Amino acid sequence: MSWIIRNAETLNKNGKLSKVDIKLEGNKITDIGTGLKGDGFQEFDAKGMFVSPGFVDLHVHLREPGGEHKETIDTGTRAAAKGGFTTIAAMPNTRPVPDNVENLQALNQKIQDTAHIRVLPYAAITERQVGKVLNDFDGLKENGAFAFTDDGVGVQSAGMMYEAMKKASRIGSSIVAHCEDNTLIYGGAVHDGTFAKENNIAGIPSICEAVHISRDVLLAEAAGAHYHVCHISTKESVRVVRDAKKAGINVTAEVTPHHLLLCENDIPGQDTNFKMNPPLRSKEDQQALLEGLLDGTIDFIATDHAPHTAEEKSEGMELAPFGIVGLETAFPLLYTNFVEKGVFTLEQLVDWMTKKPSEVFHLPFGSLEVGKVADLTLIDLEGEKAINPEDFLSKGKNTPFTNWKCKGWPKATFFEGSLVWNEGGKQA
Ligand SMILES: NC(=O)N[C@@H](CC(=O)O)C(=O)O
Ligand SMILES: [Zn+2]
Ligand SMILES: [Zn+2]
Repeated sequence: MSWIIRNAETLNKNGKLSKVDIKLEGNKITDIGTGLKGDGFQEFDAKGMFVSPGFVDLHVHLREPGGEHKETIDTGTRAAAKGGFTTIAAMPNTRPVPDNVENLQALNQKIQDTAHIRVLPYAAITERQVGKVLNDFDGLKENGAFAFTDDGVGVQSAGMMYEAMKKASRIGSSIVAHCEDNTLIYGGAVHDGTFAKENNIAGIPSICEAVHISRDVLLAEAAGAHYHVCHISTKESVRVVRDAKKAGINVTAEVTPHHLLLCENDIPGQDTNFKMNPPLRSKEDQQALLEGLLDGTIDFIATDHAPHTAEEKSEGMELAPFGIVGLETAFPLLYTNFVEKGVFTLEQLVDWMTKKPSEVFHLPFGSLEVGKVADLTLIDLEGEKAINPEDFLSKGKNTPFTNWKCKGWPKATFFEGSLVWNEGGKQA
């Protein structure tokens, strides 16, 4: 079906909003302008809605195969579309792990059959993600592996990481790293700081992450590889990435909305919806992450959407699994708490959720231009609504942001020219 989207508000070159019509034909944007003729087109009235390129989230746990009680490709991509996302990259800590061609092909088939938006599958770096045997990067890349990561766990051996980086570099792929040295976790469930002390819970120190990143930027330099840091969380990590970039090393980093919005002081008690890996760190760390994002040390935002069931999350702070959901709240939270307060601009936020991740991974998405794929999201920047996990399409209701009042709710999402999410949008 061909669409004409009428009177959407778009960001123009000087960062101001102005009205445009956008034509979508097949899977492409074919015209952008004012007063476009739309004979034979289905009309979508976007009056009062801001139009953004479809959001890109390169860190999502869809749980399928093996964790379908937490999320499926179907439910996770519906949640993503509702959150305004049109491209997501799926983490490989599933059962089985996409660590060989057969498993990856099976995953590709599931994605093709059940996903509502674009899903780029990560392949694992090592067999079963246990860090012992390097996977067949060539075969996996040929079968569509987006990049390589053992997310969920750090690659413990420097030698293994070096081999992985050399291999990735040779085939023009990237290493995406969960940075955690297992000898520095100390059985921690939260950050090794004031909350841990006050509640007598074992803490994960900041060095656990920063040590791994320090090691890896040197390995990346030696291997000539592109190395990307997942969910950066400490001020030391930001410093290491900043220095590595200055030294010309090909390192990039992502930060999550929750690490930008929360710190250990915000944990209201034994609420496991505030338990994630890496943990909410100190106020200083939170500030350093924002500074790192603003000065370009941190390249983009990713949610680390990590659904778990209420039952799993009810096991108490020490035993409950790490992780919180993020797809359906990322934009409204960041818009309301940073853009509306003047900390950064709408343009910056949109770039960190569209253009920047696309650029880092050479993806042809994340911009609204004639000839590009018609991935876009229409957002109500005015209407205010409180976050209610019961509204989520994700199976995971594990959010620390319940009852937070937000503006900036995505109302409709077009993926490859098709309307994949529409909340009361007016279709004339
Ligand atoms: N972030 C989390 O707290 N949990 C993730 C794993 C991960 O991202 O490391 C998960 O798979 O649940
Ligand atoms: Zn991780
Ligand atoms: Zn993750």
